[in-house]
Amino acid sequence: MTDRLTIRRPDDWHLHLRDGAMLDAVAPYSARQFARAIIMPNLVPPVTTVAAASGYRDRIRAAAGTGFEPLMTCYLTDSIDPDELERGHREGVWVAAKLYPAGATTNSHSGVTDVAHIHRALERMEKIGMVLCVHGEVTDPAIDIFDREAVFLERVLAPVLHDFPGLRIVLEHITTADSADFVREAGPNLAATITPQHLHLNRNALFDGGLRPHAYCLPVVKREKHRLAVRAAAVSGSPKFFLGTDSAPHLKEAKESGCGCAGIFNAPFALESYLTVFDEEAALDRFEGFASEHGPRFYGLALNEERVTLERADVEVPGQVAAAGSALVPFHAGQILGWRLAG
Ligand SMILES: NC(=O)N[C@@H](CC(=O)O)C(=O)O
Ligand SMILES: [Zn+2]
Ligand SMILES: [Zn+2]
Repeated sequence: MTDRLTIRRPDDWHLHLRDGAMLDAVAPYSARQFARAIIMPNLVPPVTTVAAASGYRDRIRAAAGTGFEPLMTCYLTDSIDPDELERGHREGVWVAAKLYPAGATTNSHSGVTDVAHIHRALERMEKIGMVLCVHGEVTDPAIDIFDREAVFLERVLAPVLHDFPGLRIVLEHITTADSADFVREAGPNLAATITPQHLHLNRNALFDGGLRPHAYCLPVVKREKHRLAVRAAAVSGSPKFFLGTDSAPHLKEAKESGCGCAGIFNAPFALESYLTVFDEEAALDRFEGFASEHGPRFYGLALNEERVTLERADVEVPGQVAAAGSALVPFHAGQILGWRLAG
């Protein structure tokens, strides 16, 4: 039995850090584990200009300390200016741009109402080699919430792949067998990130003895067969699948509410959580690829040279942690995980 694993320091290819006091509270958790992270731009107001992204990057660097590099993204809107996108990319501020279908998730009301509105932006991104990150759910209220990701593949993603064959796209936080298959069968310019919660939870977790707001995120967790398919993709060794926590902090009172916010705060023990899954799947030898190699290769960035060691040990996840004058409930609160990041 392997009890220690030393790998290149991982990166998080999908992370929400928020701003202000929340940023100060949560950034150190990610910096403890990851060298870099793709920072989601769904602030209020969203990060749509180079100036806003550059200022936000400074605040993240201050909150996270040295040794952590935030990789910024532009929030795409119907009126996004392709020249602004290109300038931010050329100046090294933006690594990618993020497509939120308007109304699909937290702070997505300024998102894209129809992909036709951003065709010029996508054309430019394809030309300059800027990655497109996608929240892959349709917003059509006639579509059942559990089907919104699968319908997005056919209605939106397939046409975008067809129209922009050179555009590199990351389908974020995949939750279904449909997405795992779609990504696997597409060309090398399509990849996907996978969160810890979609590896651990199926939709029963939402109703386990009562309504469970801390298991609620978007895309919502799915049936067991989908969880198993997403797990298989994660541990498959395919370079198309990589780590993206989607850690999305919302204060305890905003989660435990009559209309609870979508998002799971998994940053404190993300690596330990993922590694538990790879261990259960007898795929410890595939962990480094998923956590530290596939992401940078897809984005065209250097691999991290620093190493971290994880060791088999019981780690108790606290019921909550202090943040921004209140508290956050971490993923796995109150549970014991079998791995620890030793340093
Ligand atoms: N995943 C979530 O449930 N929430 C994210 C937004 C997102 O990634 O869709 C958030 O910003 O809170
Ligand atoms: Zn999302
Ligand atoms: Zn997210």
